[in-house]
Amino acid sequence: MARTLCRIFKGCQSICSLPLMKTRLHPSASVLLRTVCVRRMLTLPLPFSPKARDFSLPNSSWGAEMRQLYEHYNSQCEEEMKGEEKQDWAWKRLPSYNRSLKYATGGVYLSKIIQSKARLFTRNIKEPGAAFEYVLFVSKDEQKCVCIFQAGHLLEGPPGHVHGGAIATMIDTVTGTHASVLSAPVMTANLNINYRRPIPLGSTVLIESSLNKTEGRKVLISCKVTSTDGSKLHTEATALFVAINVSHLLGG
Ligand SMILES: CCCCCCCCCC(=O)SCCNC(=O)CCNC(=O)[C@H](O)C(C)(C)COP(=O)(O)OP(=O)(O)OC[C@H]1O[C@@H](n2cnc3c(N)ncnc32)[C@H](O)[C@@H]1OP(=O)(O)O
Repeated sequence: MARTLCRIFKGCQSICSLPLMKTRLHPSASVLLRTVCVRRMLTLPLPFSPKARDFSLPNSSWGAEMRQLYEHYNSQCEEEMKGEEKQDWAWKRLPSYNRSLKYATGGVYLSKIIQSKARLFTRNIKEPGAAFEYVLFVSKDEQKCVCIFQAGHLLEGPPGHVHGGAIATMIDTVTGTHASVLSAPVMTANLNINYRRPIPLGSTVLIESSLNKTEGRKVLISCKVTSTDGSKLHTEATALFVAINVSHLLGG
């Protein structure tokens, strides 16, 4: 990662240094060269998106169940007036950016280059609804986190059903996000999963994460995946996260 960052940085430096080149070009040729380079840069895909996009807002691929549940939790996110007293929200929606690190606890202090290189792969699929459609809400006291997840056709494992690795990805993402809300940036140290019932492709399920305990740098979380009415248990898991210093990711 450090090498990649270095390469990007050097690339940016060489582009930025164009105006300073001690070439023997005529000034107008130099301006032309810079214009061509800038135009080419604009047409080439940038190494990262210039603007963060929140992927946890409704889009056209969301089915009725996903929308209803979203409305249900989202309506509890706003402050309510009960009598004369102002009630705090019960849930908070967590925005989900493809640039994830900036929004993690402490991430705002990282350099912009590191922030913009950090991408959660579940948010890198361009076609809406094709893979991981989800939104996360965290409870006011942060003991619980709930995720509404709609599994798209690219996640097929057993015919017509969601791949176990994709389910594990979602469990890791939900419990990991929950742990980092509770703590600092974390990494998964241990993840135990019991698959109880297959999840039909295209269906919407609830992924609920609960804090078991924190012990120093360790955060222990349990998780279950159920049908939206809670009647079917699809998957159960426990996870251990360990809070890390960001230098751990840079080989420090
Ligand atoms: C907004 C952002 C949202 C992000 C959501 C997405 C989440 C996705 C998360 C991931 O997928 S992370 C990628 C998969 N995980 C890894 O690659 C982690 C690889 N492992 C490591 O880097 C290190 O082993 C680890 C950071 C987990 C721990 O190393 P440390 O050197 O920091 O800690 P140490 O080994 O001293 O252990 C600290 C404590 O944890 C305990 N521990 C560590 N690994 C354990 C383990 N596997 N099982 C049980 N206990 C474990 C260890 O015994 C000790 O307990 P005590 O404090 O009680 O002595």
